[in-house]
Order: sequence, then C-alpha cells, then structure tokens
Amino acid sequence: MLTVEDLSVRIAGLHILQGVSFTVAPTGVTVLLGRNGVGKTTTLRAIVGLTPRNGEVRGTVRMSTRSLLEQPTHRLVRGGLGYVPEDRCVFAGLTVAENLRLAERRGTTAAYDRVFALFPELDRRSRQRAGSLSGGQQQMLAIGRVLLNDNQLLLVDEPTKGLAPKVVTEVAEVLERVAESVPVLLVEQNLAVVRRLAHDAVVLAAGRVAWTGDAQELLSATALTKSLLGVGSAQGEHHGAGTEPGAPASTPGPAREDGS
Ligand SMILES: Nc1ncnc2c1ncn2[C@@H]1O[C@H](COP(=O)(O)OP(=O)(O)OP(=O)(O)O)[C@@H](O)[C@H]1O
Repeated sequence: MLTVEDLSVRIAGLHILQGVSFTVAPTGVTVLLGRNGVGKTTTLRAIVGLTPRNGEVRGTVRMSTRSLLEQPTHRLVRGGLGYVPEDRCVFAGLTVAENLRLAERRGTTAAYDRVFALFPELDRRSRQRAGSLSGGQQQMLAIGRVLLNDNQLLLVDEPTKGLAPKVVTEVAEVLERVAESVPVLLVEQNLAVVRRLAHDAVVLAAGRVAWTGDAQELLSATALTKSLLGVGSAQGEHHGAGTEPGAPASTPGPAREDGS
C-alpha cells in the first residue's frame, strides 16, 4: 500500500532521517516504534508533505503506484491520505460541528453518520467549542474529522498520548474498527495498544530502521524490546522514555551535517 524507500530528511543542519525504507501493508495496522527523538513524527510529516520549509527531503514514497513526495499536502489529502497529527490541531475557537465541516471534502450524511456512530460524543457536543473539550474528546474530534473523508491510508501520530486509561481504550477500539477498512500507519508508545492493534512493526533508531517484522513477535521478545525500545514488553508499559539500568545506551540524537 505505502512504500517508503531511502527516505532522508535534513532540518536545520541535522540529518534526522538517514535512508529509511519500509512498507505499510494494504490491511491492518503497521506500527512505527522507537525511543524518543528517533524520527517517528518526522517520518509521518515527510510522507504527508509537512516537513518545515528549512528542511530537505530525499527518497521515494509511493501510495500504491502514486509518487507522493512531489505533491502538496492538500492534494495528498484529497487523494486519500488521512493524517491525524500528534498535537491534534483542532480549531479551539470553533465548535465541534464547525471543525468537522471545515475538514470534510464531500461530507455526505452517511459519512457523518459513520463518524457519529464511532464517536457519539461528537454528535452530543456538536455545539461545544473544541477548545473546551477534554484531551480525549479533542483526540476523537481529530480522528473523526479525518474519517469524514474516504481514505486509502491513515497516518496517526500518538493518538493515546496523555489520555486517561479509559479513553486510551476507547481510542484503541475505534482505531481497531477503522483499520478493518483502511490501513493505518500508527506511531504509538503504549505497548498495550500496540499489542492490541498492530500486525507489523517498524522500529527506528537514530534516524534509521533498526528492525521490521511481526509486531506480536517483537512484543513477545523481551530482550529485543529492551534493546530497541528501552523497556520490557509487559502489558501496559510505555516505551520511548530512554534507557534503563543495564540496557544499551540511549539512542544518540540526529547526526549534525558537520559530523559533530
Ligand atoms: N523542525 C525541527 N528543527 C530541528 N530539529 C527537529 C525538528 N523537527 C524534529 N527535529 C529533531 O529531529 C529528531 C526527531 O524528532 P521526531 O519528533 O521525529 O522524533 P520522534 O521519534 O517522533 O520523538 P517522540 O517519540 O519524542 O515524539 C529530534 O532530535 C528532534 O529534536
């Protein structure tokens, strides 16, 4: 479905991604893992054409046979690439209904019904300003507005970050249902969520791919999760925070262009 080949991103003199290659399967959830700062968000942003202006992107990204890197974000979104950013980016001053209306391309009643069936809360709160929603409700709005459109692929960046356990479960349930019809590339630090959702895993370390394969296999290999993610794989653990005593040294930061 999505093929990333030799993707390199440089920003402000930092070589953040250094030849990243992986594929996203045409069905289910592929999870992009790695410790903090290894380049997960940078990868999603490069795919969707949101690398900062002072950045430089090289490599190839294809969705089916279509080449993505040369195209502006609005065209990618129109072409079926849905993106739920880490910081949600809802319009705080607008109501839930207005946020949804802004996001829809051809928002049919059926599309709204589908979104409200997944997130009844959005229907109930349609007149509430998005800025006054809880973090979990804002996350549901951020996901819901993307689902108004017909997507061929969804990129979802840390959807459960900072949410209460009950809301984490709700968001995971929705993503599980969404992934039945649309493939998802998911950045997620909560390993219980990864265990529930992911078929395939891609692990980054210092801007390169360190491991790819079956996500459940990765999670069941404690030594592997320790060395790649810096944590054990017990249910509910979060990864990404850094190094434990006895674990390999924390992932070094991106390489500077001058080699320092
Ligand atoms: N606009 C930018 N300017 C300078 N450095 C940047 C920029 N964006 C990202 N970086 C750096 O690139 C590296 C990778 O960042 P990125 O956000 O992609 O990591 P991540 O794996 O998503 O981390 P986290 O798990 O903490 O969200 C970090 O060292 C970060 O500081």
